[in-house]
Amino acid sequence: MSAGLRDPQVRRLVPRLALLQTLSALTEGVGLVLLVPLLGTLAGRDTVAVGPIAKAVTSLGFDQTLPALLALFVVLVAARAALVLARNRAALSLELALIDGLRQRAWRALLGADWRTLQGLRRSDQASLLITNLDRVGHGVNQLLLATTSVVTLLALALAALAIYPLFALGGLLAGMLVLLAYRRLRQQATALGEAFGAIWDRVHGAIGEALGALRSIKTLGREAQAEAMVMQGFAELGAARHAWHSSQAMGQFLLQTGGAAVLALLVWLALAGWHLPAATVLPLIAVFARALPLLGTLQEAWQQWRHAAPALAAAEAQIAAMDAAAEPSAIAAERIELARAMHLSSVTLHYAGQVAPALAGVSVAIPARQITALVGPSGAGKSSLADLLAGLLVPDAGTIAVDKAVLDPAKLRTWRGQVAYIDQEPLVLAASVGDNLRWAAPAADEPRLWQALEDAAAADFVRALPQRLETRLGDGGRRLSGGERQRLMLARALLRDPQLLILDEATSALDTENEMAIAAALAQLRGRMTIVLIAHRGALLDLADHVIRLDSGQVVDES
Ligand SMILES: Nc1ncnc2c1ncn2[C@@H]1O[C@H](COP(=O)(O)OP(=O)(O)OP(=O)(O)O)[C@@H](O)[C@H]1O
Repeated sequence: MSAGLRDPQVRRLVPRLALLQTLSALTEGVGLVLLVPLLGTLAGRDTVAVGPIAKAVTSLGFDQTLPALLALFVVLVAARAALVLARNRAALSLELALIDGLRQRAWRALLGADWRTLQGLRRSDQASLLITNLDRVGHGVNQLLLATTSVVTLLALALAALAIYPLFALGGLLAGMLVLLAYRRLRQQATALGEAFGAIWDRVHGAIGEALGALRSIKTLGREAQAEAMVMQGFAELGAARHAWHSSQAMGQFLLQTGGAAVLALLVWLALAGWHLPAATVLPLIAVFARALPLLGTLQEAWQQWRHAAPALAAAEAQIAAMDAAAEPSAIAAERIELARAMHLSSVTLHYAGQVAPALAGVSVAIPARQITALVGPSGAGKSSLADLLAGLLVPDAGTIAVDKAVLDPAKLRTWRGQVAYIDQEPLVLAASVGDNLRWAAPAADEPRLWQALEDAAAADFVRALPQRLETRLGDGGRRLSGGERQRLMLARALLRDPQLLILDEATSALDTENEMAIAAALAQLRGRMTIVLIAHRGALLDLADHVIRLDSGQVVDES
């Protein structure tokens, strides 16, 4: 959050908010002090006990007549209302600027992290961070800003009470401080509840993400009731945590109201029976106290709320720091890396954290340029890991990968990735038009280029048959298209990048023979234009390969 304070917008908003808070608090204090001569005038008696206030009012050019005092009172209330409105707007802008800054930092850190780290992440944890956690922080920040307002207003009220009758004011201040101290346990409880709340939200996001990702399996396995129970269990825990939290807040308010009433009764009794103050002095003091009490309640509640939200901020900062620590080095001058002869892997070892055996162990192999190479082998053999290394997504733990003679060190990865296109089983299809989906890879591409890519990917025919051709919107996840059409569209998008290396990781494994044949025919046309690496188990795609590398248990067991 401290990083957010360096944001220019935040820096502009903080002093403005501080000024508005101070002014609105002062108008409140002055308004209450004004009650003294007002009540004195109403009672039709001289306000001897509050001579200085009466003098101050008169010196401002106001008669102590009832209409003049009432008019002044209304003007002050109106001024205060206008200031409060401006202050609320400034507070909201500041909250949004801080939270947007944090959200942007979190998102950037996530996108900038290396692939190995991103692979190990639970998507739901990130969704939880970017949505729920940061919303909770926003709520906490809002409460904190409100609390600073309450502090300033309480100070103004304290000054007003001191001006009216110091002893009464000191008694009230002492009681207020004791109340805030007495609430320490509730605030500690708020932190613990906030931590529990975060953990439950993570579980709820996890359960929902899992269920949404597996709707087909849930339906076909007939596990609707279990899926419902899984998600509802999370919401039940959330409900219980909310209940505990609101009870704790309500208890705080109950204690404050009760304690406040007792202190007020004591002070009024002292004022009337002990210090023999006139009603015209005691009534404004009661008004000050009555105004201060809910503010003290707001302050206590805001403090509690902030303690409840603080674990969400700590979790967000920890996640951002972890992502920052895993940041990829920024690309060196983006010089094109030429793949004219071959990619060479020399004694490459890749070991995922938490796994006993390495995914790849001492792999040395060459991928000839402008040919089609197939990676085959049983499940878990290391094919996708090898493809990720070729794509510049991963760096090996040992050994080297070279494009012709250029060794791919971490600083070259981004540049190399810019020359690679990768299609897997579940590529990203945007809920946008066909044209927008294609332009995502090449924003500057004109229409003839889009159609050429569609032709090369055997996708032009079905796009022509769509009601609005390139302008046809695809709906969420490309639902409007069949699996085969989607993959051909993805191939067209990949080709728009004019890649030196095209990787297809089981891109056709979910397709029927006809669709697979269409993609195979398109790839056959691309032979010689770019280097193609396929992971395929069978069928038309495998038949295309000029060169087959067989992997097993992380090692190359055959090449042909
Ligand atoms: N992100 C990861 N974290 C930990 N282990 C991983 C990760 N990705 C892969 N592995 C492990 O590395 C090994 C090789 O996996 P890889 O996905 O490369 O194999 P594959 O040949 O592509 O398998 P499949 O054909 O089933 O996709 C496996 O034992 C797998 O469990």
